[in-house]
Amino acid sequence: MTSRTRSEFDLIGQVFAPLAKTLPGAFSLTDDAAVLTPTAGHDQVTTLDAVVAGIHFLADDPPELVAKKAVRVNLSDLAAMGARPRALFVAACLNRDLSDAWIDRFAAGLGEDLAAFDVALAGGDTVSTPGPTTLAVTAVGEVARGAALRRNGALPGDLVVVSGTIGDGAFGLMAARGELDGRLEAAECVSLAERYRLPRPRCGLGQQLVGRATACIDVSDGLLADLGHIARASEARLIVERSRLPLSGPVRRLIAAAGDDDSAWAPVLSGGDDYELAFTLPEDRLPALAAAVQAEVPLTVIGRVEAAGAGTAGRPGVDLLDSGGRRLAVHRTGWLHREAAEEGTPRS
Ligand SMILES: Nc1ncnc2c1ncn2[C@@H]1O[C@H](COP(=O)(O)OP(=O)(O)O)[C@@H](O)[C@H]1O
Ligand SMILES: Cc1ncc(C[n+]2csc(CCOP(=O)(O)OP(=O)(O)O)c2C)c(N)n1
Ligand SMILES: [Mg+2]
Ligand SMILES: [Mg+2]
Ligand SMILES: [Mg+2]
Repeated sequence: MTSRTRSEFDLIGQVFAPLAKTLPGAFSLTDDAAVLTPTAGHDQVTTLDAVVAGIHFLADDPPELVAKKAVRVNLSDLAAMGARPRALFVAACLNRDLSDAWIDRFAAGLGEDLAAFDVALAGGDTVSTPGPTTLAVTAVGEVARGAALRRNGALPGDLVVVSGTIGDGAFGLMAARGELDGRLEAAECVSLAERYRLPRPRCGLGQQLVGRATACIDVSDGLLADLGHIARASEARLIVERSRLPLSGPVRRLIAAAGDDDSAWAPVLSGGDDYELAFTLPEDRLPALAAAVQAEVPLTVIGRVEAAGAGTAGRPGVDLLDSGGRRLAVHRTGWLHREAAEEGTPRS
């Protein structure tokens, strides 16, 4: 039974319109659409990702963090293209049983991230649904004309680099579900769960990669799946050493405690929810890049690009090597949305 007192138009006028005041072209959400004026000499970069309760976030996650996750997964895609975020459109498909308080907290979280990332709410849609709450966010950014990062430019000899640490998101989901209780200190469970609930899009890094990276992607589905997208788009092989992957302390300990075997590594390699950037670039460009972003995020070289014909399999893809240089079998590369009964099953 619904505990909601406000209509669609109450929500737009009272809850969302105050968040749109920084953008004159949003017309305080009183018109049919927003008018955006691109900066001269720039291309507009536009992306859309939806997050769904039970699929991308937990239904009882704090509403402030649900809003921030919906925003941040999209800012992560802008970062992967090298774009500076400018405006967001938010389609809020709210389960009809959500309370007024839930929506107020959602809007508060949205407002905090609009300010934190200096981005304007430009418009959206508000609907009520009997289904799971779904937030579909369109993010608009811009990049110098012709300079957007792509997935398709990796060249033999380039380094393969990732930002931050990998695996905290997937282990963080387990922590959020209470599955790591007893395997880690309580405080570590809390901090990993926060990594799952609150991605840190690498906006500054993405912009610093413009003119430097030859290919870039954000790691949402799983490291191996997303590197595979670069490999196929670039028609190259990416040779990645598992021992070089940057891990947080808790993740390192969890893997060691689980026997350091293939199944222990699976959340790092294919778990997803990392929202770090993975990119390729010529080696001589790395020092200046690392210096430019050192205050924001560490960078780790995890491998090298080879010509597609040169790898073991002789076609575009990713080779994962152990510390002895042997090729590891890969059973799963990342998340795959599927039809009905299989929906949300991990890719195998
Ligand atoms: N239903 C759709 N209609 C049109 N384009 C889509 C649709 N779904 C995905 N895309 C596009 O396909 C590309 C890959 O999508 P996706 O794998 O979801 O990217 P990402 O992981 O970066 O969010 C993106 O350019 C996205 O805009
Ligand atoms: C409750 C819950 N279960 C499972 C996951 C794992 N998961 C769901 S979708 C997904 C991949 C990322 O989502 P997707 O819609 O594919 O985003 P995109 O790659 O388009 O950015 C992952 C790792 C999760 N984040 N939350
Ligand atoms: Mg997507
Ligand atoms: Mg995405
Ligand atoms: Mg992406």
